[in-house]
Amino acid sequence: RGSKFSVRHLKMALLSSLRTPGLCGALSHLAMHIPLNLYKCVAGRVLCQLQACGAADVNAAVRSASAAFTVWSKLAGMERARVMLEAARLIGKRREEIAEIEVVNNGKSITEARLDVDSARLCIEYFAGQATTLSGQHVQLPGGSFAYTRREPLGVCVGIGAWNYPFQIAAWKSAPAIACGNSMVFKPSPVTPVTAVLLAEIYSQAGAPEGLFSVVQGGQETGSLLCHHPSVAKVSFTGSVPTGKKIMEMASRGVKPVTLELGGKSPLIIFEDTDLENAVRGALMANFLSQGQVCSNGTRVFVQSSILPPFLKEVARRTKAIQIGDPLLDETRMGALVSKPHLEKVLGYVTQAKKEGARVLCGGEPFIPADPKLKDGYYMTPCVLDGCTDDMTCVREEIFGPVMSVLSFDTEDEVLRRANDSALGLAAGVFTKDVKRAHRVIENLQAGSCFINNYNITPVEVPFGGYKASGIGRENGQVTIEFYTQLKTVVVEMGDVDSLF
Ligand SMILES: NC(=O)C1=CN([C@@H]2O[C@H](COP(=O)(O)OP(=O)(O)OC[C@H]3O[C@@H](n4cnc5c(N)ncnc54)[C@H](O)[C@@H]3O)[C@@H](O)[C@H]2O)C=CC1
Ligand SMILES: C[N+](C)(C)CCCC(=O)O
Repeated sequence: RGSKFSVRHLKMALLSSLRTPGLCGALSHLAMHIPLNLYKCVAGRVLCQLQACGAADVNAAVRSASAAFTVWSKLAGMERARVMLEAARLIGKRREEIAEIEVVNNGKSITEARLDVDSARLCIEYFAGQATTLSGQHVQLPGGSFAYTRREPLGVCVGIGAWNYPFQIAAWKSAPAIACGNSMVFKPSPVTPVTAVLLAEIYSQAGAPEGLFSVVQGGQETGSLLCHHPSVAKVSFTGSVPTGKKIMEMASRGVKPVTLELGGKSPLIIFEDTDLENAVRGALMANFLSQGQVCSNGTRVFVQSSILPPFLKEVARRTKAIQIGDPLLDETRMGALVSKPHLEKVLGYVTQAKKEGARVLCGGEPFIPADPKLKDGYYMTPCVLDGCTDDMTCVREEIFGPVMSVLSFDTEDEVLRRANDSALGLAAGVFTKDVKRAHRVIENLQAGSCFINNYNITPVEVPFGGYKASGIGRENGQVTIEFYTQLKTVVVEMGDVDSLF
């Protein structure tokens, strides 16, 4: 009673995973005997076990993707766009179903899951448009000769996803890949194996050739088989920095390009001239989406000392009001963290912060929802840490949970130096009413994805990605075409060969 979470949702997720046969092309025979695993972060139980794909499965998937590539890469952009727009339409039609399964998959609130599904749809629509505009260049040379360039796809691309945005990541990787004429084998995180399979089903129903987008399940062994596979042309990865380094190393052996979307410890700078209400809202958006499990989160919140007391008061008031619990209820704003070990890791960071002298303004405790069905889920109260200093562990390391560290500063020069004092550089934000200061500060911040007077807004029309150790390449926006294509230059002689020999 009072809860929408039920066995029906668990069954639904399972059913969808068992629908796998027939939608992964060459993998359908494997899927018959792969019972998918669902760790239940929502309710704290395991539904069934996942069997990882081994070398034979990975080879079958890559073979199938190669076959799809030979057909797909020869289509006109308009023809590829038609399939992609149909896939986008199907996603829109199944929005609620996909969102509910994502909730069971990941633990985030239904409200956020719906937005993730929308972002996936928009991304596929956007790159369908890009597919129709791909073109080369024509260059006139002396004597009537000329040259032209062809923008060609790479081949079979591999996508390896993290667990924080399972469906959205699968779309952000596959949409530009297939728009450019590539095929993709995608491996979701073993913690969230389900919704990528729904995307495969949707592409297939939209008319994509068999094997164009297939899903293999498994963890690091399966991932490394994909990275080393000689028929794979590119690897696009989202996840942690240490794993990103390994991916790059593996890809380097085959001289394969990589796109890496890695971690962050991003700064959010709030100046005294800001609209305080907006700054507080921005700070919450920067820290508590997806239970704080977001790579771009602005977890180092620098507040100008003159407005620190009212900022802290308001941020604590709003944080305490965040509704935690059954993620399938519309009013819930914070669901479960992704797994028990991860919850323990995040709570461990709070304990460590207290030891190092930070003050817990609110939260940072395990949370047990009122609904008895959810009592073993992995919930915690969102936490604000005050009195943080630059050398504390909570300020140096990516916590990847609902923990905001507040630091105070006095001058612009000082805060810029401190904000940039990180090996990471994914995102950054500034809140101020001073237009000149806003642009000056952003120009001097070492980060790839920046925000002025908002945070964590990622329209698919603009590139997203990091500086420094936060990654290589970009996702979304026009520039991503360059990361999924290669240029062929063709020189055409219209006269005689002027041979030196
Ligand atoms: N910045 C971000 O976007 C993310 C950061 N993280 C951080 O990383 C921590 C660890 O989480 P994980 O899920 O283990 O992240 P991870 O980075 O190890 O895993 C991401 C993906 O890479 C795959 N993978 C792992 N090792 C691989 C290998 N050697 N070769 C090929 N593929 C491999 C995984 O199966 C998963 O699909 C989290 O606690 C969190 O702090 C996790 C996910 C996303
Ligand atoms: C959509 N947004 C900004 C909340 C997150 C996107 C990046 C990620 O996959 O963590």
